[in-house]
Amino acid sequence: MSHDLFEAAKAAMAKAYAPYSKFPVGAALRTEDGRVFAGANIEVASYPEGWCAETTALGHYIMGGGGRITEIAVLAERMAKCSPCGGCRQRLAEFCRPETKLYLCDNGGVVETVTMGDMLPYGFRGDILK
Ligand SMILES: O=c1ccn([C@H]2C[C@H](O)[C@@H](CO)O2)c(=O)[nH]1
Ligand SMILES: [Zn+2]
Repeated sequence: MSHDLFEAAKAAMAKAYAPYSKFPVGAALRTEDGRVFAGANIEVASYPEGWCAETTALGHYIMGGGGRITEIAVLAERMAKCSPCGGCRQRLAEFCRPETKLYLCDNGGVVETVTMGDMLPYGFRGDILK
C-alpha cells in the first residue's frame, strides 16, 4: 500500500465526531484510477443513529462517481488493528471484490493486510436481486 492511503485515513480520523464513545475511527479507500475517498465516524446523541468511518468514506466514494475499489485502510486511535464492524463489511462488500485488500492499521501504519473475502465469507450478495 502506498503511504497516502494510510495518511488519508489518519487525517480523516482527526475529523471524527465521536464525543460519546471517544473512539475516533478513520477509513480511506482507493479506486482503480488512483483517487482516494476518506471518512470518519459521526456519532449522534441518539446513539443508534450514528455511523461508522467506513460508511462516511463510502458516501464520498459514491458521490465522487464510484468505480472499482482496489484497497481500503481503516484505523482507530485507541485500537491496534481496527476491523470494520459487520454492517460496514456488508456495505464495503457491495462495492468490492473478494480479493480487494483491506489494511488494518494502528497510528503508525499497517498492522495486518486481509481481503474483503476474509472479512465477509459467505456474505449475502445482491446478484439475484438485479
Ligand atoms: O469499524 C468501525 C468500528 C466502529 N466505528 C465507530 C462507531 C462508533 O462511533 C465508535 C464506537 O463503536 O466507533 C467505526 O467507525 N468503524
Ligand atoms: Zn461499521
